[in-house]
This record gives sequence, structure tokens and C-alpha cells, in this order.
Amino acid sequence: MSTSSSSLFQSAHLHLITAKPVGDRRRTTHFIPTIKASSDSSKQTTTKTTSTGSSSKGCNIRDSARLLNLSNPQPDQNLTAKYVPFNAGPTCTESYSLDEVVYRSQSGGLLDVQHDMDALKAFPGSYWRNLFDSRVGKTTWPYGSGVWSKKEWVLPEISSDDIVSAFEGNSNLFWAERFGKHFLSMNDLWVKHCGISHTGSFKDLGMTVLVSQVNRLRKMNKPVVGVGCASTGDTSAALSAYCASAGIPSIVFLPANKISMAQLVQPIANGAFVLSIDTDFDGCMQLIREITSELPIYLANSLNSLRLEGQKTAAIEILQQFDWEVPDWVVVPGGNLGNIYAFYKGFHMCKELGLVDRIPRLVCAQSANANPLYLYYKSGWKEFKPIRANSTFASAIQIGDPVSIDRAVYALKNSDGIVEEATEEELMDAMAQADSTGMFICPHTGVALTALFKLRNRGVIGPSDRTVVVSTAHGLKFTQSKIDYHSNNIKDMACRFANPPVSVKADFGSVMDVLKKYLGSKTPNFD
Ligand SMILES: Cc1ncc(COP(=O)(O)O)c(C=O)c1O
Ligand SMILES: N[C@@H](CCOP(=O)(O)O)C(=O)O
Repeated sequence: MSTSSSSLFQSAHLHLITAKPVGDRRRTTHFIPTIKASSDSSKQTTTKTTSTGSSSKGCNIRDSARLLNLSNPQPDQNLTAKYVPFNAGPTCTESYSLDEVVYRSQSGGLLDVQHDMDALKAFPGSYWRNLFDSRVGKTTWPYGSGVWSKKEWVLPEISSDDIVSAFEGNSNLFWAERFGKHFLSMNDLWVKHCGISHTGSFKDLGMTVLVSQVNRLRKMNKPVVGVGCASTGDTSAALSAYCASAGIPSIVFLPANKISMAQLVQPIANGAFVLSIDTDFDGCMQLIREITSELPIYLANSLNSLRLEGQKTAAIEILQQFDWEVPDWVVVPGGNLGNIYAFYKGFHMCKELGLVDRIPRLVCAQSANANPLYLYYKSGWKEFKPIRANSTFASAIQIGDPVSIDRAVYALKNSDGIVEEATEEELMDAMAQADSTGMFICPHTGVALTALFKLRNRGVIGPSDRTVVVSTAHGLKFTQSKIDYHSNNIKDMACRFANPPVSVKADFGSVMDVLKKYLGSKTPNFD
């Protein structure tokens, strides 16, 4: 892929603007209620707290939460969770405490976090719906987070004091009205913008959980000196940010020259120990697995099933945002394949616990240059063969040997799922088309939209099917791919929707000429 800036864009000048003070934010007039302890802890009185989180009595939101918990116990008191071998039969007795450092089962298989479903079922579905709904849009610690607002289903036993959160989640579910109508003849198409997040990708959802648990382990004096991951850019950004926030060392293994500048600078800025390694993601993944089995470095990739407990909350959030109505389809771009299972798990838990009565059909979308799951699916799930992934604009999913392959297959089989793929041209065109309707998506979301185009064209997805496309990262992390596309600077690609700037002389007549031509090409009823 070309990484050089096009001359088209070199004419753009950056102007340094001196920021003007916008007023003393500490004097904000927005108030939130917090609980003040009295000598009788059953009596609660509220005191005003500013939106900075500190009350007029000097109580911060962690303190307030502690007091709130004392006087008003939350329903997580008798709930538990543990690691079990993934998809083990009912006779399996192997299990591990979440306070153990373990990533694999005895047989070398994947693990899963298993919640005490009987204890959760003691509360009806309506109870959970109301509880989760009551926490949205607040700053109460830790429930202001879209992940921790579902704490009872995530890590019920962790103390709120140990949680490391940036109030991630609660990302917007965008009605893609014009894109749906104009390009797909769809009227109920939605984009879940998981990339509009603290570090710009959905990885924050899982990382808050993993780093919180590490924080707890370190307080328990468990031998965890640092936390490490292999990454195509987003996992490392999230890991380094959450670790920096908690004062925990982070170590990231990045494939040299294979991630975007915006992604690379994130762990650097957050003070991670960054190793740029002359291999691809799969090579980095292999190395971090070996290293974490030798050194007291905790593994932060999604091989570690804790991550998926946070990521699954995006599925619950989608249902919540639709007022607990279930969409027909959810399309997710796949790489290491943890996220597709996380979505399945979130939807499935909601069904099992009576919040909804069905789950959506899942579609996993891969880049054709990194498509081991697609090939497996096309073989009728006969034989899985890891591949060497080729370079793709969807660089965060350039993965040939996904660690969560078994989880993904389980999720797809149990949701009547489908796997699709996108060529480089297809994904870049889809991204440009989406951007032309007001979005600014990443290439991975372009992969997911391509899958949607294909399924619509084949009539698998109907015009009024309620469909959610999961946008996994912020487009601003991938501007170089957009620059190359709109500069018509990609070898063997027509860049059909490129919109390069027009150079024009600095005189009235020339500007009038180009504008008249432009306006003449537009019909008033374009849409
Ligand atoms: C932006 C982005 N989209 C999609 C994915 C795929 O997620 P998963 O690895 O869980 O399949 C990743 C990471 O792999 C990613 O960083
Ligand atoms: N896209 C990921 C790849 C690693 O996935 P993970 O979910 O197993 O951490 C990244 O951003 O590094």
C-alpha cells in the first residue's frame, strides 16, 4: 500500500490557532446527585456534585460510589463468574478462578468466562432491562461506563474501587438513512459506531475489563509486573491508555510498518514499551504467547477471555438502544475473531436471561487478503487452514491465524450466521460511499459494508430488514488510506468515488467557472 502523502494534499496548510480560554470549567452549573453518609447509614441525603465529579464536600465519584454501595447494595453481591474450557460438555468439571493467571484449558483449548446463570436468573428479564436502562447517561461510578453499567454480567466480583474506566461504551447507534436508501434501498440500516470511543476503537470495551482485573491482581500481590499484547494497532492503543491511567507498565509487540501512524503514536504517547518487530501480526502473536508464558507479563489479547466480557456489552447496548427490540442482522468485521463471539455471547445472554426472545443473525466480514474464516466457511466448515495474510487497507484485520477461530465458528453456527469477504477495491469503494453520506468510517467498516452490499444484492438481506453494521474503529486512524483513494493514487484501483480537490486560479472568473460547472452537474432532486 502506498503510504506517501499525495501532492494533492500537500497544498493544504496547517494554521496554528492559539486556544482561547473558554471559562473555568470547575465552575460548571451542571449538577449530579451523590449520596452522603450520615451516622445512620440507612438514611441517605444527597449533596450537589459538579460535573467534574467532585462534590462541594470534597467527595469524588469513587468515594460516592463506595458510600452508595454501603447504603444501597447493588445486585452483584451474590453473583460469581469463573473460567471454564470453551464449549465444554456438561460433564466437564475443569474451572479456574478469575484471579488465576490462565489463558488455556488443560487440553490447550480456549477458555470462556462462565457466569452463575442460575443466580442471574433469580432476577427477571424486566429487572435487568430496567437496571441497565437506569444507568445510562449518568456519571455514577462505575456505571457511567457502557461496560460497567452491566457490571453484574461482566465481572460481578470486582470491587468498584479496582475498576479502571474511561466511561467507554454508550457509543452512538447511527441511523444510516441516506446510505441505506441511496445505495442499498434499505430503510432500517444502522451503524453502531464502536470506534467513537476513548482510544478510537471497540477495544476499549474489553480493555477496561482486562486492566481492571490486572489492577485487582496487583493489589492482591499476584506476580503481574506488566501487561503485554501483540497488535495490529487498536489493541495496543487501548492497552497502553488503560495501563497508563492505572500506572501499570504496558508492553506492545507491533508488526513493523504494518500499522497506521495514528495507531503507532498512541502507545508511544501513552508511555508503553513498544517493540516494532520485523514480522506480521501472527508472528507477533506467537511471540507474545511465548513471552507471557516465561515472564510475569499478563496477556491482553483476546485469547484472554476476560476481554470478551467487555466487548459483549456492545451487543447488549444495541438491544437497549432499540428499546429491547432485536435487529434482524448484525454485521461485524473479523480478524482475530474474538469480537464476533463477543457479540454472540452478549445477544445470547440477553435471550437466556429473558430480556429478549431471539437473537439476530450474525455476519462476519473479512478482507479477501486475510480471509481464513471465509475459506473455512466456504469449505462447509470442513477444514480450517491458517493462511499468510496479505497486505490490506483494512490493516487491523490482516490476520491469517486467528486465535478465536473456534469461538467464531460457534457463534456463526448458533446464529444461523454467514461469512463474506471484500476485495481491496470493494472495501475502499464502500468506505468512500459511506463517507459521501456523512460518515467517516475505517476500512474495516468498509469490509462490513461490502458484505452487506453482497447480501443485499443476493436478496439474503431484505429491504426492510433491521440491520446493524458494527463500525469498529474511528476513520481518523486511517486517513492515509482515504488520502490515497481520493488522490487516485492506488495501483490497479479505479477509485470510482474519489473526490479530489480542484485546483483553481485565484481570480473571480476562474472560481465562477468551476462553480457553475459543478452546480450544473447537480440536479436539485439528487436524493
Ligand atoms: C478496527 C478493527 N476492526 C475489526 C477487528 C477485528 O476484531 P476481531 O479481532 O475481534 O475479529 C479489529 C481487530 O482485530 C480491529 O482493530
Ligand atoms: N485488531 C487487533 C488484533 C488483535 O486482536 P485481539 O482482539 O486479539 O487483541 C489489534 O488491534 O491489535
